[in-house]
Amino acid sequence: MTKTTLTKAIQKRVNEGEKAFIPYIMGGDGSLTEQILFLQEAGATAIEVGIPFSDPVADGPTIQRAGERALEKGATLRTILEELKGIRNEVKIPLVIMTYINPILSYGIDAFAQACAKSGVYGLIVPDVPLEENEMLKDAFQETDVSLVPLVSLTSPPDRIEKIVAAGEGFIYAVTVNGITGVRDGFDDYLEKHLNQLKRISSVSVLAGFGISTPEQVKSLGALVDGVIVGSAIVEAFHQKELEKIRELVAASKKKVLN
Ligand SMILES: O=P(O)(O)OC[C@@H](O)[C@@H](O)c1c[nH]c2ccccc12
Repeated sequence: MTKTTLTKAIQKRVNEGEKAFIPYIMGGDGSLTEQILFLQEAGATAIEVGIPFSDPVADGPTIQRAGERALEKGATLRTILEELKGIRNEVKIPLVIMTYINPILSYGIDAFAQACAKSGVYGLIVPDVPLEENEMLKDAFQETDVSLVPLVSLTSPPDRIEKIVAAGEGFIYAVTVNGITGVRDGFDDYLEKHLNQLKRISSVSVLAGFGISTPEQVKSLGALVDGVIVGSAIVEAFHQKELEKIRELVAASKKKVLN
């Protein structure tokens, strides 16, 4: 099956002269339904929904704390998928699940693929499954419209980057920093060249994520690629109930602000 929904949603936004904006939220840290509907209304292109996990190796402190709160409230992959299924008809933008591989394995890969297809999920990011071990996910998701979105790190050697990008679906998640998620002041000088290179070789859109937390960074990083992913700043703003901050971040990806 050609995986199109996620690709098209991003492409549509880019064709309108805007940048794609994908906020990350932690499923079960506050009301998932309310957060999704708020972000949709604010103008998000798609939403990355994180599944809380006990050993989140790539998560920085903000996302880790959000995960702990969600786990305390009893959120699991199962409860989150159920909730997404329940709001499926209200959600008009694609959802992307970001989870470590363990919760998928305990759910059962095939059952998970079916549940995603029924719950408005059009993309999947699994940070702890390297390209070489991706076959099992590929098989399970083959007949679905769920894109397997790859992460490309700053330090991957060029031949590896080429392989990851060639296998990429939906969009390429270009990680902008070395290390874990979280707010950063600045970016490496090398980043611009790295992003240009990814844009050159990728047939799907390239989005930059990690360390982006201000409207200025949304604009400056967005200008180099097709869009941005913002996690910690969104998670923290929902936690602090600073909804205006979230609106400003989304608005920074829009044309009116870019001009
Ligand atoms: O929080 P940041 O620095 O804005 O980065 C996005 C990130 O949180 C989100 O995409 C994410 C959360 N956990 C992850 C684990 C791996 C890759 C990506 C993620």
